[in-house]
Amino acid sequence: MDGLDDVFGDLFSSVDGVLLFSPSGSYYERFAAIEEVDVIVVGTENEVGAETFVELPLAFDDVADRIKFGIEGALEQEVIEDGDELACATRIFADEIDTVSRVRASADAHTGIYDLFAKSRAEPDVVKSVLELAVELGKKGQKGKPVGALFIVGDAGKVMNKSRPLSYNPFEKSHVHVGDQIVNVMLKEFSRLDGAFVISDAGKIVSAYRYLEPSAEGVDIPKGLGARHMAGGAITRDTNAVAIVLSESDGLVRAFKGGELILEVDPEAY
Ligand SMILES: Nc1ncnc2c1ncn2[C@@H]1O[C@H](COP(=O)(O)OP(=O)(O)OP(=O)(O)O)[C@@H](O)[C@H]1O
Ligand SMILES: [Mn+2]
Repeated sequence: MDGLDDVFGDLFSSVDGVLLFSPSGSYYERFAAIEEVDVIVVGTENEVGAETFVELPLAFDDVADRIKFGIEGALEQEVIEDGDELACATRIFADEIDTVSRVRASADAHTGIYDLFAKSRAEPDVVKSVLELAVELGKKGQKGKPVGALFIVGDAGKVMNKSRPLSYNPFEKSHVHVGDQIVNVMLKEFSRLDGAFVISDAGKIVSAYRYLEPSAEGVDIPKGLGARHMAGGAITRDTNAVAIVLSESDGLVRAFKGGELILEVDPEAY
């Protein structure tokens, strides 16, 4: 008859690697000393200074999402391979890792979230800042009311050529960047207004109030989404920009690249 060690031990026996999600320093040290297995640290920051680290763009409260995106990042960085059996250790209830999940890495499960950050024209930090801003805006709304917003990030020259102003551009002569505290306040204030924000590769706010006029041909946007999402999605096919869209009607934040929806997150989950 099996004991508990045997049954639970199956979770990590003969795995190809261990993914530690945001471990404490002492927890990581214990793993670093084990020779027979590859240890990969996954998190929003490499707090333990791990040799092999995969950065998560967001903290992902949902554990399944956290593991899925961690594995996708690890595949992307080629620190694991398609088909690898992995022990994924993460926190759910406690301040320390309390859960192990055995997962087989599958390249087919690719969502594109790492392309969004790592393979965009815009700098990864800029995409990350805008995504965080959209999530925050979705969580809080504007004075308690849900708001929608559309951010077009990267390849700004081309985006400007495929759009027109709806009103005067409050960012015309300014040199402000996403991530600046003051800008976040300004953007939230302006998000009540129509049109899109255009942001450069380096994060400069080029314009607000842009009406996008991309060709929507060949764009595959899920049914039920309206003009804001269609315009945002379509411009990413016509240009090398990514679009980050906060929906006023369902409250979700979506990201588009290459004319396709590649990420959908619920701000309430962060
Ligand atoms: N081509 C466009 N370029 C820029 N902004 C647009 C464009 N089309 C629509 N919008 C903006 O999106 C807002 C909402 O439009 P609409 O309801 O059709 O979009 P939606 O995709 O359903 O978004 P939501 O889920 O937020 O309602 C408009 O008021 C306008 O500010
Ligand atoms: Mn709508």
